[in-house]
Amino acid sequence: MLFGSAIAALVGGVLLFAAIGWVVWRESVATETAYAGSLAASLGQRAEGIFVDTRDLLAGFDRSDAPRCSADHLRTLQQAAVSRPYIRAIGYWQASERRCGVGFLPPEGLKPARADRIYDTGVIAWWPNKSTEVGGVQLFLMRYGDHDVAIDPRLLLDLGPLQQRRAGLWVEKLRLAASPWDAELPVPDAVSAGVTVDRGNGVVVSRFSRNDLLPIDVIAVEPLDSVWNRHASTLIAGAAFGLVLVALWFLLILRYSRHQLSLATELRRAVAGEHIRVQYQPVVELATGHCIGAEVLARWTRDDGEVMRPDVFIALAEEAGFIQDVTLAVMRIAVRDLTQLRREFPGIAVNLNLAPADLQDERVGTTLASSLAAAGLPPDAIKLEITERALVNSNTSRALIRDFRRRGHEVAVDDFGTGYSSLSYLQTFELDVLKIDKSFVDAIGKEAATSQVIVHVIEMARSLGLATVAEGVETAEQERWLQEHRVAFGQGYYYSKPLDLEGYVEFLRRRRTA
Ligand SMILES: Nc1nc2c(ncn2[C@@H]2O[C@H](COP(=O)(O)O[C@H]3[C@@H](O)[C@H](n4cnc5c(=O)[nH]c(N)nc54)O[C@@H]3COP(=O)(O)O)[C@@H](O)[C@H]2O)c(=O)[nH]1
Repeated sequence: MLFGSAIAALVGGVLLFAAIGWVVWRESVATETAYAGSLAASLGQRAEGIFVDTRDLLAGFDRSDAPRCSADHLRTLQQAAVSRPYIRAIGYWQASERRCGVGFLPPEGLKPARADRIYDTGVIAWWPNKSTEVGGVQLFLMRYGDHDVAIDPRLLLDLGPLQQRRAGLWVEKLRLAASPWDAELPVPDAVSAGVTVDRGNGVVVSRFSRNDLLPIDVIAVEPLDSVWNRHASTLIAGAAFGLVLVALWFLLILRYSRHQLSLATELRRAVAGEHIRVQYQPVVELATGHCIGAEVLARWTRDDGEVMRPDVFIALAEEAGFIQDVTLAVMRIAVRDLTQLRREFPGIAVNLNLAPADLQDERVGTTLASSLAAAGLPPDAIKLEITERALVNSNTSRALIRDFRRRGHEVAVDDFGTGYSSLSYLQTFELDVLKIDKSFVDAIGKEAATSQVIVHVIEMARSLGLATVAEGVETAEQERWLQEHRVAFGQGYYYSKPLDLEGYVEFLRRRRTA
C-alpha cells in the first residue's frame, strides 16, 4: 500500500510540477507574444506619425505669410528642424531651385535625378540612395508644396536598449530603415499581418501595415529565447512554488499513507483479536409485518474509542487485501449468534455481506460450510448479499455464486441500480433476491426523475423471477407504496436501525407478540 502511495505521490508530484511549469511558461510566452505583437504596431504608428507630422509641417510652411527666405521664415524652419531629431534639413524651393533652407546640407540642397513616388496627396518622395547620401548616411527626402525635408531614416525606428530585437521599416515594400541597420529580416510579403510564433526559427514575428499617408510596413522580430531572459524571475518563482507544492503533496501523501497503514494494521489486529462487533438490521415481510431475518453489519471501535464507519474500514480492508478475514470474522459471530437466535426463533436467517474479493476463491464458501456444519445450522440460515460491483465480469464469481446456491444459500444482489448492470447482464448470474437501493426508495412520492426508475427495477426483478427487498425504508408512505407495488420485503429505519444482538432479540419478541 505504501509503495502504491509512493508511486501515486511521485506521479502526482511530477504531474503537478509539470502542470505549474507549463502554466508559468505558457503565461510568459503569451505575455511576451502580446508584447512582441504590440512592438511592430507601436514602431509602425511612430513612423507613420513622423510622416504625417512632416507633411503637416511642410503644409504649414506653405501657408505661412512670412516672406520666403526672410529671417522669420528661416527661424520657423530652424525651430521645426531642431525639435525633430530625425530631420537633417529643411529647404524652400522655387521650381527646381533650392532658394534657402536650414540644416546640414549644402545651400543648393540635394538634387537626385527624379522622384521615386508622387502621391495624390501631394507628397513627393525620394528613397535613400547614393545621390541622397550626406556624411555617410543616405537620407529620405520628402517634399510637399514649396518645402522639403531630409529625414535620417536610422532615427525612424527606436527599439530601445534590447539588442536581441530586430525591426525594419518598408515604404512601398522598399526597405527604408532597420534596426540594427544591417539586420536580417523577412520581407513584408513573406510575413502575415499580426503576430506569428515561428518555433522553427525560435522567434516571434509581428507585422504592422498601414496606408494612410505612405504605404508602410513594419516588421519586428523577437527571439523566443528572450522570453526566458525577461521572465526568468517568474519562471524561477513558479518552479520554486511548484517544488513547495510538490513537497507539500509528498508530505500529505506520506502522512495519509502512514495513517492508512497504521489504521490497516490496527484493523488487522482487531480482526485477529476478534474485536469486530456486528449489528443486525431487521428485514420485514411487507404483507404481514413479520421479521424474517436481518442484515448483519460489521462494526469496529478503534483502540482510542473512535467508532469507524463500515464503508471506511471495509474499503480499507479491501485495499489492504484482508477483506476475507473481515468477512470470516463477521460470519463467525453471525453463526454463533444464529445458534442462540434459532433456539427462540427457529426459521430466522441473517444476511451476510460479501465483498468482491470474497468471490475470487473458495475460502469464504468452504469456511462458511464447515462453520455451519460445526454449529449444526442449515445453509439457509445464512443468506448472502453481493454488491453489483462484485458481479463485474468474472466467471469465477459466477461459478462461486452457483456453488453457494447449490449448497442451499439464498443469494441477493445488493445496492442494485447504483452500478451499470443491465437486465441481460444480471440474467447471466443465478440469483434469488434483488435489493432495491435506498436512493430509489428515497425518490418515492417525489417528483424526482428517479421516482419512476424504481417501477422499472421492480418489473425487471419480477421478470427475472427475483424476490425484492426495498432498502432504506424510512416512512409509512414509502411502505404503503412498496406494498401497493407488491415488493416482498423492506428494511430501513422505519422498522429499526441496526441493533446489537440483545436489541434484535427484543425486536423479534415485540414483532411476535404484536
Ligand atoms: N463487505 C461488507 N460490507 C459491509 C459489512 N458491514 C457493513 N458493510 C457495508 O458498509 C456500508 C455501510 O454500512 P452501515 O453504515 O452499516 O449502513 C447500513 C445501514 O445502517 C444503512 N441503512 C439501512 N437502512 C437505512 C435507512 O433507512 N436510512 C439510512 N440513512 N441508512 C440506512 O444502510 C447500510 C446497509 O446498506 P446495504 O449493505 O446496502 O444494505 C454498506 O454498504 C454495507 O453493506 C460487512 O460485514 N461486509
